[in-house]
Parts: sequence; structure tokens; C-alpha cells
Amino acid sequence: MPEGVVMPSSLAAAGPRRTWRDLWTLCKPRVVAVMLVCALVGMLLARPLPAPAAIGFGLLGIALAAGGAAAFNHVLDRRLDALMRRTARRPLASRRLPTPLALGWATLLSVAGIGLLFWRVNALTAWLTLASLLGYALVYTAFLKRATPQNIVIGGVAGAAPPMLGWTAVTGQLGPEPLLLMLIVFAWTPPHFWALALHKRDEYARAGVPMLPVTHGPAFTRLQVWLYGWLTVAVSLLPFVIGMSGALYLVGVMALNARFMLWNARVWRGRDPRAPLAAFRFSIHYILGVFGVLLADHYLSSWPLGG
Ligand code: HEM
Ligand SMILES: CC(C)=CCC/C(C)=C/CC/C(C)=C/COP(=O)(O)OP(=O)(O)O
Repeated sequence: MPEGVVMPSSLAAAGPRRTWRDLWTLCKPRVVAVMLVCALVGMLLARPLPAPAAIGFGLLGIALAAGGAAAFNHVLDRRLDALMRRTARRPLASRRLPTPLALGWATLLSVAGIGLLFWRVNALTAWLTLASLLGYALVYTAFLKRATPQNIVIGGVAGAAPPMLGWTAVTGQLGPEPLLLMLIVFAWTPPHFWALALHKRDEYARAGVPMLPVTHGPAFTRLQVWLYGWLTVAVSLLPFVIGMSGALYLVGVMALNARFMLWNARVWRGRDPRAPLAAFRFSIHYILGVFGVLLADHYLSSWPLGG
């Protein structure tokens, strides 16, 4: 049977529940959820406090667009995903879901998300979100991922956008603060991803994906995790340095940085084979923690006067 053509009976046999679950999976819901936390913090850090409708429409539009981008990634990567154990069970890689249906779903979500941002939020946020969507779905997935070990550094610009998108959604303009929030996520992306890539190096090599551990080897990648880790630490201190956040943020982020660098240093030393996976897992707690303390500092520091 040609690729993408699935007998209607097989869909019927899978059942509508399974199909909806697969469509949900295409959106990378856990990744998008963390992005939405970053976007929400971007919104709440902007002054004056945004109206609930601005927050709601902004988050919904960003969520739909990011979910759509993730679904395009599943479509474009379906053959590659089938070659790796981590991704082989995905709906398209395992041919549970017809490709045209996934393509339609990705288009629907993307058009709905960008349309909603234009209609109910503002044009600046809609254009920036569209650029992020295309940056991830097309530039990263279709080209960079297969072309260069710097794929995730350049592609990381798209993934780092949500806090900036949150800010512009409620203010309608850019500024140094949203760009700094974006820079934190951007610097964090290489240690986040290369830690996992070290753990999955053999799978990427077999699939022929030029991730850094494949092209430059584990020792070089371990060093890069450590160096980008320090870059992330430096950037994470900037909100305090420029007076955007106070002492509470500084204390919180220092504690997170200590733990983050502990894991990155273990990755760098290369003696503990479990370190890369543990460092990858902690990287997610780290980014949530940094945005959490940014928010806590913003509200608690100005209490009882209000943010
Ligand atoms: C180009 C940039 C990025 C790359 C290449 C990347 C790569 C990855 C990969 C390969 C995974 C494993 C997924 C899996 O096991 O199915 C992952 C997981 C994850 N990433 Fe990233 N990531 C990037 C940016 C981000 C950003 C910006 C965020 C959030 C702000 C994020 C949050 C997460 C979360 C929460 C997970 C865990 C998902 C789960 O448990 O299902 N990532 N990332
Ligand atoms: C509009 C907007 C904010 C867009 C951003 C969209 C988005 C969901 C980015 C996710 C980043 C990510 C998980 C990359 C991994 O891709 P991969 O293909 O290398 O990983 P995989 O092998 O797990 O699919």
C-alpha cells in the first residue's frame, strides 16, 4: 500500500479515541506546555497587568501555532522517526495515522493559531509566532536537522520565542526584557538537547542525523554542554544585573544554577554513564524553575503594593 494511504477500516478499527489521542500526540503536548509556562511568565512580567482576555487569547494562539508546528515536524520527520527507537512508535512513524490527516491537522492548528493572534491579539505577535512556526517546522526540521550539527543552536531561536511572544501579546511591542527572556531559553537549548543526544548518540548515528555527538564525538559534545551551561548561567543572571528582577530571583536562580552546573559538570567529566539523561531531565526542571522564580520575584518583591 502506498505511504500515507490507510484503509478507512483500519482507522475505524483503531477507533476515534485512538485517533484523537494520536492527533494530540502530534502536538508534543508536554513540550508545548512548558513553552506556555514561559509565555505566561512573559505576559505577567509585562506591565501593566494584562487583561484576562489578552492572556487567554494569547496563550491559545501560541499553543495552537506551537502544536501545529510540532505536528508538521511529525509529518516531515516520519521516515526518520521510524529509524529511531525513541520515536518509532509515534503515530506517523508507526503508520497508525494517515499522513494526509496529520498534514490537515497541522495546517488547521497553524492557521487557527496565527489567525487567532491576528484577530484577537496583535499583528506583531502573529508575525513573530508565524516566524517561529516556520523556523521550527521548515527551517529546523526540513533543512538544518539533516544538514549541520549547529541545527539545534540555530533552530533554538524558534523554540526560545514563547516568553517573547507572551510579552508582545500583552504589550504589542518588543523591548530588552522580552529579548532577554528569550535569550535565557536560547542559551539553555544546547545543554538541554545535547545531553539527550549524548544518551541517544547511537540512534542518531544509525539514522544518519548529524547531531553534534555523531559528527564531533562525545568528548567534544560533553565540553559544549558544560560551556553552554556556563553561558546559560551568565545569561540567567542578567535579569538581576539590569534591574528587571530582585534579590529573591538572584537567590532562586543561583540555587537552580548550582544544580544545573552540577549535572553539566558530571556530563563534562564523562565518568557517570547516567549523567547525560539525568542532566537532560533536570534541564526541564531548571527552565521551569527559572521562569517560576522570575514570576515569584516579580509579585512577591512588590507585595503588598501589587505587581
Ligand atoms: C531546537 C530546540 C529544541 C530541541 C532540539 C529539543 C529537543 C528535545 C528532544 C529531542 C526531546 C525528547 C522528546 C521525546 O523524548 O520525545 C525534548 C524533550 C523536551 N523538551 Fe526540548 N528541545 C528544544 C527546545 C525546547 C524548548 C524551547 C522547551 C521548552 C521551553 C523544551 C521542552 C522540552 C520538554 C518539556 C521535554 C520533555 C517532553 C516529554 O517528556 O515528553 N524543549 N526536547
Ligand atoms: C510557534 C512556536 C513557538 C513554535 C515552536 C514549536 C515547537 C513545538 C518546538 C519544539 C522544539 C523541539 C521539541 C524540538 C525537537 O525537535 P526534534 O525533531 O529534533 O525532536 P524529536 O526527534 O523528538 O522530534
